[in-house]
Amino acid sequence: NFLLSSSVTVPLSHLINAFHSPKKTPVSVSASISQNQHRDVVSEHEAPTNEPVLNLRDLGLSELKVGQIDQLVDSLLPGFYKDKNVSSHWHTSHVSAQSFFENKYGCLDMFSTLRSSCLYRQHSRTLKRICSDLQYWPVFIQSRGFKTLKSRTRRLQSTSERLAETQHTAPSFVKGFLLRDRGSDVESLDKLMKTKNIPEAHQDAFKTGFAEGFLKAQALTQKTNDSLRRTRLIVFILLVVGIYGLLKNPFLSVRFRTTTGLDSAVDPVQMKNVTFEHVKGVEEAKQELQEVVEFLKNPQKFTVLGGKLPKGILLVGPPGTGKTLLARAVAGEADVPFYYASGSEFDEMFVGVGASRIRNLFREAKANAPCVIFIDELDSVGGKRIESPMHPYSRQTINQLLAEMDGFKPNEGVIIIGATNFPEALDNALIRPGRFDMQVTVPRPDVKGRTEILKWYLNKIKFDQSVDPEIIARGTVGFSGAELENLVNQAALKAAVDGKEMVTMKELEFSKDKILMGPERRSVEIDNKNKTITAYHESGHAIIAYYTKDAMPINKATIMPRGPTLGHVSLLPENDRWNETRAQLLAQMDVSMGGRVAEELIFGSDHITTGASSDFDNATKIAKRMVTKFGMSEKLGVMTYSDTGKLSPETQSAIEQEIRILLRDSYERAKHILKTHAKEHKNLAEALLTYETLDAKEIQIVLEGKKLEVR
Ligand SMILES: Nc1ncnc2c1ncn2[C@@H]1O[C@H](COP(=O)(O)OP(=O)(O)OP(=O)(O)O)[C@@H](O)[C@H]1O
Ligand SMILES: [Zn+2]
Repeated sequence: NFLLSSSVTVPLSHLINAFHSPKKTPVSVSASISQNQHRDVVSEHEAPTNEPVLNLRDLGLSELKVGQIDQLVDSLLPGFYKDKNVSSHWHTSHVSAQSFFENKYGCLDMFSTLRSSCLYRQHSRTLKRICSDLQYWPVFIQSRGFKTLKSRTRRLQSTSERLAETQHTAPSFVKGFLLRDRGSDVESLDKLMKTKNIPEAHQDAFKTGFAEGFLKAQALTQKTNDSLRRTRLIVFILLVVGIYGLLKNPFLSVRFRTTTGLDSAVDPVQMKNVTFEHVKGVEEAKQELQEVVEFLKNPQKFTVLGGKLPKGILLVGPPGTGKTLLARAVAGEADVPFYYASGSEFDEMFVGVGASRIRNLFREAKANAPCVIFIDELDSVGGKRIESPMHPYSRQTINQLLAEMDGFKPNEGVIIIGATNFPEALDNALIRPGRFDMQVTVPRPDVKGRTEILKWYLNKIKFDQSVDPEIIARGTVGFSGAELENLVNQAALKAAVDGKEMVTMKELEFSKDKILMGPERRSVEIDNKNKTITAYHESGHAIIAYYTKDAMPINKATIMPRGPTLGHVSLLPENDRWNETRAQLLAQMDVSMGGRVAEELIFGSDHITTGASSDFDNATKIAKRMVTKFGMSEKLGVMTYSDTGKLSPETQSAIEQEIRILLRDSYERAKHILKTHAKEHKNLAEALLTYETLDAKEIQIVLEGKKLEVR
């Protein structure tokens, strides 16, 4: 018997006859359809063991197709489905138009019902065999496929529905496109099967396979599209956040906007907290700028009087002397917006960006007048216009600047302050009247200015009362404000590293030497012999300085190697020497000779070292300036020689002769002093070997023959 549904069994012979009957006439069978035959369910594993082993082939059913089951059931049991309205899977599935969807996957249910029926228990092995045979039935493939196809069907249907729907709603050109598109697919599949002459029996499987492949590809594309969409969304969000951050961050936003030209006008910075009080040691410059502050505070006052203030003020001075600080102080004193721009920002590689930035900057400044526009490194914008075919556009930026400066009246309340370290590099058009026609020099501070700047920065840190800023100031000739600020800062760091409570002279001296000569090379192990030579060499310099009337006073002597030097003697000018006398120049030469002379006297001429090379450079430079610049040679008179290379050989040799005489005399003078003070020389050298570094006071104590107290 062959079970058709939970309560219908059909003899197998009828099934086989029906399958093999030449015409599909319905064969009435007395199927034992018992209404109330209850299904006694036994657990599957108790199946009897003596059932015959049958398979489809034996039953002559191997050719049975899933698609034929319907007809078979109809022919075996006409009306089976109709009046029994058996809720069979055969009726419920709504197949799509595709042929392989015609089959319903009822076999799956059929088999599960089969397994739970009494018949299964009697012939479970047989039926299992049939089931396993049937496993390969296309219906199983389809059912497996169907199950997944079901979801796929749904998707396909949804796609096909969507397609169908768009075909109704889409405009004709889309419709044509879609149809044209589908036509080619459908045609290609059928055509493919024809060209491949796929046998009828496998066409369903082929189509399933094709569908699977298509759906997999579609799913993949879907997945890729989804992840692509997600990535794009994330990148977009990051971009928005990034730009927002850039525009929000004051420093970055200014840089970002000025460099990208997005909005070249930089945000004005209120300089309330910077006044002239913050700028030390440049009194003259401050006075000259005072009237600019008055104008900015009250431009009308000047217009009434008819006075014309300069539009552009040029601050000229070496780096770090306070030009930027002064400009900020002007804006701070007048309490007006301060626009900062650096000349280098205007010159971008993109043509025209510089000019547009200048336009935007001036437009914004005029809108916020009275205000200060500060252009740092003006020479990098207004550098001499390069009239070369290589730089056809370099003039654009500077021409724009000139045009803008001409574009507004002097009393509009906008003051442009430019700063440069190289005024000679500026284009003349920039510094003619009506442009940067007021020039303020901001020089390096003198010893008084240096003392003020040191006091200003020392007040910002904790320092010992023994600290004398003037001493430091005298030992820092030529230091700029920035270098002095750095010196104080380094001293504070050194004190912190040494675990000190406050900064003492020692730290200040240490950081001064570090700035002057480079960091101490403590790690360098100098053997005793070399240390002794260095000690006598440096004390040779010190002795000459001490016993030569016009020499600068000694500040300190050390045999601690710093930078390239093994030792050093630093001298303190009483104050900045605006002019030096012949005697002072000769004294400086003698001090420089002291090192080599000491080596020769103490160790003999065979043991002199190379350590004196920088001393001789120094002495030669002084001698050369005396002969070629300062007219201090009797023989050559007051003629100056700027470029000795272009002179006649006679003149050159005469100059060299004079220089040689000066150096020789200086050497002899130094030798004389050291011979005279040999004892002091020896004491000082031994004290240096003991203490390594001696300051002015300690040197004096030793040279006076007193005992140094132990440190
Ligand atoms: N005269 C001064 N008084 C007080 N501080 C100073 C002085 N000069 C320089 N400084 C300090 O040095 C720092 C740098 O100075 P600033 O930038 O104004 O010099 P600058 O002349 O503009 O340098 P550059 O020409 O390189 O731009 C300032 O922030 C300030 O702390
Ligand atoms: Zn020396």
